[in-house]
Amino acid sequence: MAATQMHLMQMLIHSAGTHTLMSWADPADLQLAGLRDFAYWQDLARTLERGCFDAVFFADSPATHGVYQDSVVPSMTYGASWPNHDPMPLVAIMAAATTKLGFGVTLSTSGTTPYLATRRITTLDYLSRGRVGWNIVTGFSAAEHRANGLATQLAHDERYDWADEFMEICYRLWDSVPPAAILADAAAGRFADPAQITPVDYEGRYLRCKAVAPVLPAPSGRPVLFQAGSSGRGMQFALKHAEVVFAIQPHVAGMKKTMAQIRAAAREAGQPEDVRLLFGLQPILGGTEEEARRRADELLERIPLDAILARLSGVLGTDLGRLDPDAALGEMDTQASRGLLAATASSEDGRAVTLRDAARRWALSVAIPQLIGTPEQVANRIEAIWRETGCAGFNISPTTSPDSVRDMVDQVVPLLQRKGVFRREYAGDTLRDHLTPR
Ligand SMILES: Cc1cc2nc3c(=O)[nH]c(=O)nc-3n(C[C@H](O)[C@H](O)[C@H](O)COP(=O)(O)O)c2cc1C
Repeated sequence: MAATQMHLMQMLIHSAGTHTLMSWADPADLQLAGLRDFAYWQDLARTLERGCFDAVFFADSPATHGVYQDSVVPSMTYGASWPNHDPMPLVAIMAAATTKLGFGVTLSTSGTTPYLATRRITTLDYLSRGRVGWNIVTGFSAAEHRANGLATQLAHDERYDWADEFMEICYRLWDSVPPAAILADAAAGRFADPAQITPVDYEGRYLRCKAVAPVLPAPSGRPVLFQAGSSGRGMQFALKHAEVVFAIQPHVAGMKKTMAQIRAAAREAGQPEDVRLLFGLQPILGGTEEEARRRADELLERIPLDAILARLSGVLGTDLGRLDPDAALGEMDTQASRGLLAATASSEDGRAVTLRDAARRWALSVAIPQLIGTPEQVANRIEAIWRETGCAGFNISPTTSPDSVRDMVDQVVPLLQRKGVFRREYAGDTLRDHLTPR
């Protein structure tokens, strides 16, 4: 049965900019100054809660891309995927200013251990009373491995085998302390009942863990799990672990194809076909369509090709400066992000996508499609895409911040609410209540 309302999440990055390269250089943007200001992030959180967003989603690349020109210099020169501040503390800061807004935070299974991951994420989930989710990524970036002193980066599919073991340990840790084991019995002087606690003793092909859970069970038992791998192996992993799947497709035909693929994969795995999937969208608003287009052009003109190639080369794991700008991307393979390569190289009409086309797609929005127009045009388009694709909703990518976030909340959300396709108030308190209502 088709859902009656869509879900909306807001993509943010704990960096100088948003997904829009050089956003920090725009006079409207306040995020660079906000990097040392709790109030900036707390205001953003309150704005999104006012707009009844399901959650903020913090994307994260923990290390600086150095694939383009075999150097981190272009990334650092333009602030492209650098600096890489930790999103975890922001979740605590933003949760403290809100009571309903959820948070999805990215943490790579390559840069930490399952024990430390569950400790950090569940602590936030506990503190926020069940408002935290985890976007599980496997670490496509060689820079992340080098930064953590890891000798080798596993090949693409093997990273998912590693992550399967990682998740198995996390599940055991989450399940090891049932709520009833916490007695907090002051009269008897007993905090917990060890008889109800199951210590974890796991020894796998890649990972080991011998421990009891380091944290008390959060209200929702375990955090909401998100995943965004869209290669064949990535989708398999997503279906096994994720409650909500993220995807990026640069056009509606690609979104429909992704929905068909993930439903077929779910069928094959003997799971229900109604997978909750959110696609990225980037609204660019104006009082008139012309004004919105001028704004998009203004943002794009500021972005040097070197900044785009620094980020895109990192994500595709290949120095794109060595390619002919008019070469078709379709022939490439990668050990980095296969899903994002396939999305970037796909066109609506079957025409070959060149590196030059891809650079344009990536400059403002990491290949997320733009909706450029008046609030009415954008709201109509969001509804149409939602209905046409059958997706669960959207991950909204800002351009400059906080103005584009505020404009979405104040100008587009009310129109979606009037159409009856987006909530006017939260029905529950936890992230799971918002995203997967029973
Ligand atoms: C919407 C979206 C957001 C993503 N965010 C991150 C991120 O924050 N950090 C990261 O390392 N990878 C991120 N990725 C990459 C994927 O999670 C995945 O690791 C990558 O696409 C490789 O998997 P695949 O080849 O199976 O697609 C994101 C992908 C998508 C579609």
